[in-house]
Amino acid sequence: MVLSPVIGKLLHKRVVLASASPRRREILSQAGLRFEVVPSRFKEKLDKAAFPTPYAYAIETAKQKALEVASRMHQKDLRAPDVVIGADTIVTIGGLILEKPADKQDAYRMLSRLNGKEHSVFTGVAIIHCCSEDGQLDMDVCEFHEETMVKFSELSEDLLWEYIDSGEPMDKAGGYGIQALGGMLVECVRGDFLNVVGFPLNHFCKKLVELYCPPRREDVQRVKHESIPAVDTFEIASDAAQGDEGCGPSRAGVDGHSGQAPAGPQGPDTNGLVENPPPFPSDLLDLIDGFKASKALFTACKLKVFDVLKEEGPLKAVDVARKINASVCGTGRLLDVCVALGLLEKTDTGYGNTRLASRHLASEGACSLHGFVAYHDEHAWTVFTDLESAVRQGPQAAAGRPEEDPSQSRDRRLRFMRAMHGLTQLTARQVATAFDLSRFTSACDLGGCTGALARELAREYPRLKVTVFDLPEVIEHVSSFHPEGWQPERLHFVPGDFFKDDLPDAQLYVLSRILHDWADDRVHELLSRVSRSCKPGPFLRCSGEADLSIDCPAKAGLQLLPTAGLVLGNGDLSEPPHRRRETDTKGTQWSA
Ligand SMILES: O=c1[nH]cc([C@@H]2O[C@H](COP(=O)(O)OP(=O)(O)OP(=O)(O)O)[C@@H](O)[C@H]2O)c(=O)[nH]1
Repeated sequence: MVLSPVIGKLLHKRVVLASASPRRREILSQAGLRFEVVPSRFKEKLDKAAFPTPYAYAIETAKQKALEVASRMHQKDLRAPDVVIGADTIVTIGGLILEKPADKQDAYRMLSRLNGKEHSVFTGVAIIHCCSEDGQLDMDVCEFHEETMVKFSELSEDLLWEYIDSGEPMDKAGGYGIQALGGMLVECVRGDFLNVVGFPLNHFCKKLVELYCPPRREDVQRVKHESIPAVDTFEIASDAAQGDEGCGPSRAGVDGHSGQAPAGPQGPDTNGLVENPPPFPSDLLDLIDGFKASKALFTACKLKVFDVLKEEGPLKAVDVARKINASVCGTGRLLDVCVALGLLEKTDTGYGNTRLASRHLASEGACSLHGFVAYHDEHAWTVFTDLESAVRQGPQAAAGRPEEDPSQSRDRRLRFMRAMHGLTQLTARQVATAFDLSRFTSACDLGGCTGALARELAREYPRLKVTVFDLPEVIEHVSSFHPEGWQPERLHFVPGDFFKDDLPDAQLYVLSRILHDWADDRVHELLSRVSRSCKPGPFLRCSGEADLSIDCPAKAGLQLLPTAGLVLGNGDLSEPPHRRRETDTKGTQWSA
């Protein structure tokens, strides 16, 4: 989840976290921010005595950390990121600043000082907006700090040493980690907990509001005076503007916005009041740009970037380029886009897959969606390019109708099978367990492709025999999707065309991702055939043929849940209450 419009404002920017702290990284990624991690090489050795307050020291250190990364990246790539975030956490007690302990004795000194007392934890944060033009780097710094009070219990020497021996204190400010074992030392906390852990997320989000979401016109209360210039006073979601360091109102924000509402295109209005521009349409811009993200993902998949990195990552762009046989510059850019999309991670050692990418975007593996991605790239992309003619001429005339696709050619068919197999492997268990089908003994998966759903049904219901019914040219390739010698129990494949051939007998028919692809008259025809073939189930409620009108609820259900399977049976499908279930006039139950 992304807390739009706050964190979402940074989604299309190249954001870098200039920190080696795993805690900061976790806090920010859990908030939905997409960023690269480039740890700062700035040596934390500023003269503490030179600062008027402890937090001024933390802010300056945070700033120096971020500036070092921004200028290093600019020198290296001649392309600085858009935003660099630096942070520094310190503990203060009795006028002393405590940072990370140098060794166990140092940790002991720190923890003994904190024992039984209340102390302050400050995190200074710097958000740097970079802009490189003609080889010059311009940086605009926004900085703030947050304070949290933490009180330690009275702790015994033994406990302190036990804690120190756990090793936890060594990379933590003040020598403890409140989020882990160190939490046992703490009696109470006043203020932002995450600030103690290393990053004041709440204050950070308020800062983003201030920077990226200028107040709307209706939030601005105008004050007019005869003799002095008009003044805009406003309250925005953030109350953080008060008393903060850095972010002056005239400071330029990103997207050409200033932190304060700038004059509108018309300039001052006739009353001398400054016109606010309309809200920045960032969600709309995201929609306009969305196709680029899909295409970048498709391209990285096609070039096997995720396979290469799964096997050999982390790798530098130049090595990935060699392995995928592409240009270094193009590969570097594609990799950076994948980082921004949350598919890759970038560290000092190079690019690596995120867990998501290794699981779903590499071509091998039980959860791979590689085939599904390829199908979208090669087929759906083209079909959607033709959306305008589909709208003009009606969907029946559009390209990509099931009659033409995917069985036109062997390659296309295999591609389609790979796509469906990947997706079904991922969803089969949920579909199979969405209803309690344990009372049934026979089922037929119409258009069941490689049998991925049928296999799960047979596995889940030990009394159920499942028949997969699909075109002969599909059945012919099924074995290539399963391990050699695969002979599942209670599962068999029958070749045939569900519009022409007799349907296998069953108490239950499964139509998964079928109906949505056909015109109403064809759906009517197919459901009528199913209704005629359907054997009485164990809890027979109806006799005779269902009245399969075009607006049968089953079809409506599928339109609502296009990826779900449709199960038709003349018996009692006792599904969980939240599932859709409707009964037609003759008692046949339609559940999607
Ligand atoms: O309760 C906790 N208190 C503090 C921490 C962690 O302590 C460090 C603070 O060190 P610093 O701000 O200098 O950051 P570094 O880890 O050195 O990384 P940089 O590369 O950003 O300098 C920080 O990691 C906190 O998360 C804690 O975990 N719990």
